[in-house]
Amino acid sequence: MQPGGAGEFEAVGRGVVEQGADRAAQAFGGDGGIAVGGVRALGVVAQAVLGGIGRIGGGVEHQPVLRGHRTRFAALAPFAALTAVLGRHRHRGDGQARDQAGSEAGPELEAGGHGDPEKKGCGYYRPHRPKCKPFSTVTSLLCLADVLDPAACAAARAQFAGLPARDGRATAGWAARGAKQNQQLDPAHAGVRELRDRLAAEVAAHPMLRQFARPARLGEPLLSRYGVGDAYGPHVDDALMGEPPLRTDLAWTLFLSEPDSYDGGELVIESLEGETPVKLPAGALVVYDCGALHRVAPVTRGERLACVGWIQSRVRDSRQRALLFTLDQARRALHAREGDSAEFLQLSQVHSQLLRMWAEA
Ligand SMILES: O=C(O)CCC(=O)C(=O)O
Ligand SMILES: [Fe+2]
Repeated sequence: MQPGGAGEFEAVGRGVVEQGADRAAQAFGGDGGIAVGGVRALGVVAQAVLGGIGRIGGGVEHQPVLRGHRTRFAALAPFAALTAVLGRHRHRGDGQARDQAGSEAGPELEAGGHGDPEKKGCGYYRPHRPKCKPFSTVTSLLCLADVLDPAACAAARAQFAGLPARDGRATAGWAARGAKQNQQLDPAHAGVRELRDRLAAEVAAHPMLRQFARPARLGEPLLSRYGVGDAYGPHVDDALMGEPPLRTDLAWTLFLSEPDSYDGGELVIESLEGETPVKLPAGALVVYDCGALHRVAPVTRGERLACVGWIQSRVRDSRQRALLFTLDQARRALHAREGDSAEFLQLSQVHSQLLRMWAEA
């Protein structure tokens, strides 16, 4: 992300936004609004337009490749207005409150999610796609705000510092090797395996990740460190990893470093719509289609610690997965509003039949 770049998110859900986003805001250090890598991300009240309260912070922006320049999307006034009314957003880093969307670097966030409000991890957010219908949730990229809480992140970082690392090229496929420059913790060390498995268990248990990714198997994640000058150039991940081979349908990155502690280091994901640089608060995770070309931008200050992993999904096709997710979100929203209505039962029937058609057991 470059200073002044703008990203925007749209609201996609209701139901448990309050829960998910409140947790998210806690994870982000309070009131949600933060400055991330030079891009200011407002705390947002997704329920503003949907009838509830929620807010979430993060740093993702969207940059269409085809146009060859960064596109700044028009801000959504209702979000800004509500944010201002509630006086909730603030920006870590510069301490400057922004109460007006549409100002020079005022990206909007979306928050959403449905599920059991008693459970952790029901909120998510993703970049706004200007050409999509409002509130469409058909997406191949999802950000989860509250995978690790701040104390667990701090503990992971402290543990990280004392563990042995080695050249990251050792775990890259032959083609990606030339593009990769980072350090990875050595899984031969028991402490590394313990940390890795603990983080993997948190990711695997996250309810929204399960709804979105429908994991059949998770691979062993890598713990990576990018110091100044480190980067991972454009690459595709191996389609099959390990033995027995894991089919890498989805990839995820769990951010462990706070975004204001380093410059650069965005995970930049390409899709048909363009490039999406992702730099999230510590404890937040992005999960994306593994078929996407992606890279990690050079770190120019500080240190970026992350845990990255891969998922074999029960639903191999990302479009089918995205449709199932959208349908599932819609029926949960309907159920939250109306209970067991006839329409809820119809949607549930379609959802379960599609799952039967598309899922591998
Ligand atoms: O660190 C990241 O966010 C992603 C790294 C990556 O693309 C990889 O390890 O294959
Ligand atoms: Fe990768």
